[in-house]
Amino acid sequence: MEKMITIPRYIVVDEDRNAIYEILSKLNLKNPLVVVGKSTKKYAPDFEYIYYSDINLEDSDIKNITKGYDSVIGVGGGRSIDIGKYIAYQTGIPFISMPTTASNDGIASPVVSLRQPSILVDPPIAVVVDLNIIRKSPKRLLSAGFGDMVSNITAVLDWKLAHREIGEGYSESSAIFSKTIAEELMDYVLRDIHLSHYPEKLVKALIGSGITISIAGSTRPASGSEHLFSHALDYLKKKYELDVDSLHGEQCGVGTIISSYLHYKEDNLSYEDMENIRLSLKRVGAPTTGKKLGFEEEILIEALTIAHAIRKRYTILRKGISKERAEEILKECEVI
Ligand SMILES: NC(=O)C1=CN([C@@H]2O[C@H](COP(=O)(O)OP(=O)(O)OC[C@H]3O[C@@H](n4cnc5c(N)ncnc54)[C@H](OP(=O)(O)O)[C@@H]3O)[C@@H](O)[C@H]2O)C=CC1
Ligand SMILES: O=C(CO)COP(=O)(O)O
Ligand SMILES: [Zn+2]
Repeated sequence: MEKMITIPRYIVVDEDRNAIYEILSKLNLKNPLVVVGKSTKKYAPDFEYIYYSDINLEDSDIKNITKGYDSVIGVGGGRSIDIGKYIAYQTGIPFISMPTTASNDGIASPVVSLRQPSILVDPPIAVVVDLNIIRKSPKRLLSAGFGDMVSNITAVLDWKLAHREIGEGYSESSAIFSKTIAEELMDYVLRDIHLSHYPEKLVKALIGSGITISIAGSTRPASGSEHLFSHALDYLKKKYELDVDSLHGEQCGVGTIISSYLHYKEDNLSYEDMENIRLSLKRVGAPTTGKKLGFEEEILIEALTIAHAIRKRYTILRKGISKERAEEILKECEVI
């Protein structure tokens, strides 16, 4: 079927540590394998588990890992969920997402983003969020999650631009959904000085972002030029073996400052909206400069010059930016 949209069947965002057991019984799943990291093992439900660091993704018989299990539960940040989602997909069994923080929109998405380009798989059959765990998770992770959420604003602008300039397919419903949840969260961050409901609003927005990807059948509503910049940084981290531990959402946040400046210069975004993006990132404590992200200027300049070529995706970067122009842009939007 061409346009079948698959989204999670159950989504629980609550303060109930036992929700996972109820969901498993509703789905008649009895023997899950839990994929977890070393810091998040303490949050795992009481089933057999494997550390994602012990999984060799290149392993041709990855199916052996899940032999005898009827499902996979990913417990943790983006990597646990990505790897759990991936091995469940490889073996054709259901995946349940149990995020322990809200650091990116892989929580409910049909995407595995372990390398570029990311691949579309099945979304989790269920998403089970214990808000008590999210609220206690490291602030830095919750700031990164905002970066991956606000990135939807420039992602949708890039998608519209691609539709206008090269006739790329465009889903109005998922674009409006994506833009609206990102702007709603940004407005909340700018409005509520105490950010008392931030973790809950963030995790719900990130779940929504994953659903917009399912509706579009692509990461277009959540990934544009700002993600290309983040993926370029990931590429350069590997190429130069840089010792920088920046998170995906943090990189996307700085990427969004750059992309929103480029869209402002082409009248696709107001000056006020561009400044609200920077201000809201600052309010949640996310990095807003390359230095705070941990990169030297020349790496940031190189990332912006190669970003357009990271994958086949038309954005406001178009066919690429020269080194000189990249340096000018990064200075003009105060990233360097
Ligand atoms: N599928 C998709 O759509 C997307 C997927 N991704 C994936 O996400 C990854 C990045 O995810 P991200 O979360 O930023 O980074 P990580 O998954 O590397 O998580 C960062 C660290 O936070 C720890 N952590 C998570 N929750 C808690 C908690 N409650 N308390 C204490 N520590 C905690 C993790 O622990 P531990 O060591 O136990 O894991 C890990 O050490 C990317 O590498 C990519 O694989 C990114 C974007 C989109
Ligand atoms: O990070 C993502 C969405 O937030 C996945 O997007 P990509 O398609 O750019 O990997
Ligand atoms: Zn992302």
